[in-house]
Amino acid sequence: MTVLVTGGAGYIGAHMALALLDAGETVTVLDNLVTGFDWAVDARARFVRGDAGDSALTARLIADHGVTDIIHFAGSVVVPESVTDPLGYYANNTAASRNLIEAAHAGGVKRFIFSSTAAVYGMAGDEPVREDAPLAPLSPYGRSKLMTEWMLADLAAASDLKFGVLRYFNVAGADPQGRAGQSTAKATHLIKAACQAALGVRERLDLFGTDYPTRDGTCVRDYIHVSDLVNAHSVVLDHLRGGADSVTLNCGYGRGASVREVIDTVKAVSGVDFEVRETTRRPGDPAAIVAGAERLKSELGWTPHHDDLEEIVASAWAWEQALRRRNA
Ligand SMILES: NC(=O)c1ccc[n+]([C@@H]2O[C@H](COP(=O)([O-])OP(=O)(O)OC[C@H]3O[C@@H](n4cnc5c(N)ncnc54)[C@H](O)[C@@H]3O)[C@@H](O)[C@H]2O)c1
Ligand SMILES: O=c1ccn([C@@H]2O[C@H](COP(=O)(O)OP(=O)(O)O[C@H]3O[C@H](CO)[C@H](O)[C@H](O)[C@H]3O)[C@@H](O)[C@H]2O)c(=O)[nH]1
Repeated sequence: MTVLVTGGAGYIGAHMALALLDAGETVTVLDNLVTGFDWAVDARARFVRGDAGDSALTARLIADHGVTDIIHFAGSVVVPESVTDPLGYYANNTAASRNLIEAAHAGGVKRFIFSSTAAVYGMAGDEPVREDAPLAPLSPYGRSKLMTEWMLADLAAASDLKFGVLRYFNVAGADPQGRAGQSTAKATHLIKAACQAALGVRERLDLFGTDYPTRDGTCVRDYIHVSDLVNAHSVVLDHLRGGADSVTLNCGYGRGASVREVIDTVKAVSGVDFEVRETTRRPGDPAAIVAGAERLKSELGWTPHHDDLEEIVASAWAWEQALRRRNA
């Protein structure tokens, strides 16, 4: 039994590969290194450099490596970029996924876990968003992911493939043992950007919008520690291996932090009072989005272990410092 982890040289995929290897699984990582790094792939995994949308390659891998399960992280992840390059996002997130799903089906793969996103929901209200909320993505990124959700659901209805669709909220933090973290040079994510500002890697942090209808005027997000997120995948994999039905689940903690709260936490953890420039809203940002995350806990028994903003930030800060030493 081999688990194929696509995008396993990237931020979340590298953490997933570590968790699977730690649990004694056999892992093959497939990544084309557009945003990932070969050094991020643990030596215990088999690494194949290539494209997840390359049907001939994935068919060969599935057969030769005895792939029984696929966890599909490979994709393009920057929401504003999807607005300027929609076809690129439909190619890499939708068309490439279609090819991979087809190869999985043809190759007899039994389980397919897919990285989806809170962006499938669009504008949320004040309440936590449950999985049965209306799906109305605001960006090509969200739509490119939602179409892949639909492909999986349609194929599962017509075959014995089981899927786990996990809709991530805001993923942050790094491996508590310091073995992995977010390494993308031009990352746009708040916690990473704030850590870079604290370290002097970027001049300052821009705060996008202070006039939102939230408790302090800045956007509220549900930040989930990458290790808890990865554990959710392991729980879903066990669930599907046990013969249970396909699932679509939110991954978050069910409570939010504002941008100001995050900035204050990064300043407190790092001890650096970096410059924050308050600027206009970033197009497409919902004021608040928090996961209704009960199903993952109550139906699958997932228990978060790092549900603490300070711990998330501290692990991200430790990784950012290690990254600077690596790049020095
Ligand atoms: N980071 C978040 O907050 C977040 C939130 C919601 C969903 N997601 C989803 O999680 C997944 C992983 O995101 P991440 O933050 O680790 O991003 P990342 O950019 O660090 O990782 C993506 C990896 O996939 C690889 N890749 C991209 N296209 C590929 C292709 N066609 N073939 C093979 N490899 C390819 C990249 O080289 C990279 O290593 C993505 O699908 C993303 O949409 C992330
Ligand atoms: O330098 C920055 C970066 C971010 N922000 C703010 O911080 C909040 C969080 O922004 P991120 O870019 O960290 O995260 P998003 O909420 O935009 O995006 C997250 O949710 C999206 C779906 O809504 C996608 O799934 C995406 O991959 C995921 O990181 C937003 O209000 C944003 O405006 C800043 O003020 N300054």
